Amino acid sequence: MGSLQTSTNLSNKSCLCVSGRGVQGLSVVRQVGFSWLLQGQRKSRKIQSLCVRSSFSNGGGGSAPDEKVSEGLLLGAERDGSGSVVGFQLIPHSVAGDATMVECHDIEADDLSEDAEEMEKTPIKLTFNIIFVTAEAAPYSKTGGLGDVCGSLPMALAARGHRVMVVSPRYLNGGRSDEKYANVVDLDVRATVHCFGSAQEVSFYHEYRAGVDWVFVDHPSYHRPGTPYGDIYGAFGDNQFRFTLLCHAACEAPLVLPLGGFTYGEKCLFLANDWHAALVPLLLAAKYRPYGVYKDARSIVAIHNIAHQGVEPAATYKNLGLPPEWYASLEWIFPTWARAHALDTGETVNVLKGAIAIADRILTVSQGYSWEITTPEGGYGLHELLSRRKSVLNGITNGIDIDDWNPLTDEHIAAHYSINDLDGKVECKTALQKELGLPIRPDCPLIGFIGRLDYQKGVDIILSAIPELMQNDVQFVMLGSGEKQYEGWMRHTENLFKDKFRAWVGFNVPVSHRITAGCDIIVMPSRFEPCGLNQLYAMRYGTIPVVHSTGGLRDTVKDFNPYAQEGKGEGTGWTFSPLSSEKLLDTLKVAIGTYTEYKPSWEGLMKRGMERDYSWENAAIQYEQVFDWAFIDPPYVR
Ligand SMILES: Nc1ncnc2c1ncn2[C@@H]1O[C@H](COP(=O)(O)OP(=O)(O)O[C@H]2O[C@H](CO)[C@@H](O)[C@H](O)[C@H]2O)[C@@H](O)[C@H]1O
Repeated sequence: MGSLQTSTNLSNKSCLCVSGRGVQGLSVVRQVGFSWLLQGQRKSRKIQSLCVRSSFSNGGGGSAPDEKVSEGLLLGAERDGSGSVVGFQLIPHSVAGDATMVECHDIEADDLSEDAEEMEKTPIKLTFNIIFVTAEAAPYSKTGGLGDVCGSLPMALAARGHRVMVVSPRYLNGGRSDEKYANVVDLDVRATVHCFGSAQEVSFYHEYRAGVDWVFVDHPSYHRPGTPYGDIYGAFGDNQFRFTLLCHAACEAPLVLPLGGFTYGEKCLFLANDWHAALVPLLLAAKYRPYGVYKDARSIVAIHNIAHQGVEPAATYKNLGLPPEWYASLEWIFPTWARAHALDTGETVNVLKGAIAIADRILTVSQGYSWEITTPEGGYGLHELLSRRKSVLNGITNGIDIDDWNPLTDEHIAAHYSINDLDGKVECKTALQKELGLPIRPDCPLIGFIGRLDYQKGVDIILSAIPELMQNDVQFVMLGSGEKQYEGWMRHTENLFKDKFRAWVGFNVPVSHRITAGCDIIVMPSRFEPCGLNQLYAMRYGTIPVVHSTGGLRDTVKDFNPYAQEGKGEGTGWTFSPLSSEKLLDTLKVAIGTYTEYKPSWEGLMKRGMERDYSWENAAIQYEQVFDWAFIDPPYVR
């Protein structure tokens, strides 16, 4: 697996070599992006004269040393109503011969060498048309970390000059959450999707916010009570249908939606998040490219959680809208031991597997997890396939929305504070104790947990540790929803330890902010954690994470060492391994001891966590590197 370089200059140099003869190896240039690139540095006459050498003509973005400049692509100038150049568009060679479409001026040799020198010195950045496809995007829809990431990473990329569209369903459940779509408008564009033996009409809604085109696919199957995935009776039985629709619609969106007057067009990069969007790379390769559409697009599958793969009976393959000959890409046969009964042949289709096999690149949300999924323990059956595609697999640690999660401005918390003035944190703690009906005791260590109540999050480990933990002078608050057995256990435990334990069963974002701010310790005994966001939120709020040493938790929490840095200490929390309630208890006891007896050390822990950079900026730069790589190579499946 290649390691990521975070230097944009370096990455640009490696993928884009500019000379007086043109731009070599250029894969795709977004209109506005290229004008930004040249902004203020080049005379318009010279801009219009740029010739681009590219191997688009032979179907890919790889450099072709022998190609002559005259055979390459041209940048056609686009003008606004007043005639000013607003951007440039690559004109394929076939069209470039048409003199009416291309402005190509004579350039003197001196001008060129002057230009070449100038451009060699100038950091050059490619910008892309990026289409996020996701089942959830905060604030419109969120059941977990996927919503957070797809709600904030697009804005970070847009701020860096990319044109970004996020495509997700327009969920309406008749409740207050419908208000989140209050500002979206019907684009009055319809598309017909052929799948599940029928022709389904979807429509598109849109909001332009924070530089991003938020596009919502509308269909009656997205309008029902519950969460995006299910209701009180469990997961919806037609989720395969609902997300198949989403993927088809997302592939149409760049072609048919005139956003801001222009469609995104075919030369775009699809970022398909998790299994719900995993059909996208397959549709590009199987449905569009054979007809010459999306020849120059690329796809990346982003894995936020490999435990969910979109596996359904093999008989459903015909419903997906893929040609029959593509069946093998999705085919997935369960081992004998995992079959339900004697007549079960174990034959299924697995859309995430298909995407991993077909996408141009694969991303996970931390480097640790990108390794873990190539192991039998972490790959959930896909480790061999992922190992085979290791050369295009990378991990990029998630950032967080630092405006939404900012203890200095957070609208949900009782008092504001910062690294320079921590007083407000104690107020947040006492306010939380009051809100939850716990004894108001600023000195008592307050431990929190926020998350889905399921196997991944290690709720059973907490459950086993609680009786002994409650023997100590601590308070514990849990916010979560999920498996009924754990919800019941939380309520029962609250009854047993009325002065020490509080259960908040449900999903409540403001409460999650108040717990993050009010607690001293956040505990995350996750079995696996692709990245994990709560430990990042916690550290930003001066709340110390105690986490199982796995995936993104291991990557982001640095163990406390009081003796390092000439006694000043280092580290931002505690990691523990192996995963057991005993080990969790031992580690919590060390943390509690540090909290009660070593106040300066505790403050050091808090401040080191708070001063770290959690913004999306770093991650966005690394995403750009991966986008560059995606376009350097020809499409994996042509
Ligand atoms: N009851 C509740 N009330 C309010 N808010 C709640 C809540 N339960 C959870 N949340 C919130 O949902 C988010 C959960 O994010 P995580 O990253 O911890 O986990 P998740 O497993 O959903 O995400 C997957 O995708 C993300 C994003 O890539 C990875 O970080 C992660 O490891 C992977 O499992 C956090 O913002 C958390 O505060």
